Amino acid sequence: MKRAFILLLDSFGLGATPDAAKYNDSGANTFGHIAAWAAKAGTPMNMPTLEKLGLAAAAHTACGRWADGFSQRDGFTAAYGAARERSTGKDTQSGHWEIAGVPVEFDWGYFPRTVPSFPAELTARLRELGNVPGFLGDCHASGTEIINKHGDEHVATGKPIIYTSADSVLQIAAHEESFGLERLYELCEIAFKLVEPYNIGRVIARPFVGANGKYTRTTNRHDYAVAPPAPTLLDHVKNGGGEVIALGKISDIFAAQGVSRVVKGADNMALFDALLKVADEAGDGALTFVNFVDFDQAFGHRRDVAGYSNALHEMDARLPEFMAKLREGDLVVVTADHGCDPTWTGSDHTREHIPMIFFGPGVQPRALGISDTFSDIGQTVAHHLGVQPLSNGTNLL
Ligand SMILES: O=P(O)(O)O[C@H]1O[C@H](CO)[C@@H](O)[C@H]1O
Ligand SMILES: [Mn+2]
Ligand SMILES: [Mn+2]
Repeated sequence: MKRAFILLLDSFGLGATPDAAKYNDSGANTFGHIAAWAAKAGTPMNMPTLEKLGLAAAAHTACGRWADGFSQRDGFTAAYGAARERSTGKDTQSGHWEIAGVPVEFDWGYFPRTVPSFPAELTARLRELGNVPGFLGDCHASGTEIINKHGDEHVATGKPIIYTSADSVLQIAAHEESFGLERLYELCEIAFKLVEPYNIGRVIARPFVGANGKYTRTTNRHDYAVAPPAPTLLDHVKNGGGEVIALGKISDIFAAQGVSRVVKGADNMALFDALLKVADEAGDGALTFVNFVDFDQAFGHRRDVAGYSNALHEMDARLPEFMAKLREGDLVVVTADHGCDPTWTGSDHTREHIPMIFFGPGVQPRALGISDTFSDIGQTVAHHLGVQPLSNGTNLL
């Protein structure tokens, strides 16, 4: 019996890649800077499970220095290493698709850092087709800040808040009650069609609630994403007869292509509970792919170092529950899709190495070094499950 699990810690980078300067990210280090912050605060990080697997050693491989508070130098229980991205984007879709064997060789479209950021003809058309009185925002912004800045005016006028980031994305925020959730989704569907000529990867609905200058986002986020340009690991597994179980936002990221079953969870720990259940149920040939989004959405973009550190500790503390459920023939990889250094300027992702930590009953612990594409992960999983090889990547085990 063969099964595979990809546990993706969204944005958990291990240090800047050689091409990071192009992204103004030289020196960024999500893990390293969180560990340094914790040590300086007098509460060094302590993640015994991930450390034992080889996380700190993988980070050392990636950035050439040991993260503060981590002392294990040998005796690891996983095959560990790091990987650099071939795709030009440091966004979630590029990272996930490349892991699944499809690096993004074309350039995504991006909206400029001007105000307004969106082309006038695009917003005019969206206003008309969406039947709204206009828009607020129309700039690069942090999603949690912009709803508090414009929330009152949005509720008063019914004008949705539109914004973007360094990702190829158009986001629309609107009040769940005063504007209406279904109406927001409909507006996003219209926008998704309209952004096609601009080569935009995603339109994201960002519903929120609250009143009088105090607004918070709800869990009803919905992504409208373009499909991967070629078959991915998910398609290979599904076509080979294995079940592809997508937890969290995985199905959205792949536009549901190659997905057999979708399991949602409100936050990292709810997703972890779902993962434990799936680990009991998944059958021979199954691929379980989970995205733990809080690292990125709730802490990385928010530049919340303490929150990111807590989330990592929570994950580390619960990993043994998952490991206890592994069977002969199971392969697990812990990885990420890009960085989002919470000590960095701005609120965007950072161009970094990602971890590749392979473990399971049949995995020989060893150092894997640095891969020059995330696709080595997908190819290794494809090889393990015995499905058709991917067009990119090398089997590492
Ligand atoms: O600031 P928020 O709305 O969380 O936006 C973040 O979430 C989007 C999708 O991951 C990215 O474009 C990023 O900027
Ligand atoms: Mn991501
Ligand atoms: Mn993000």
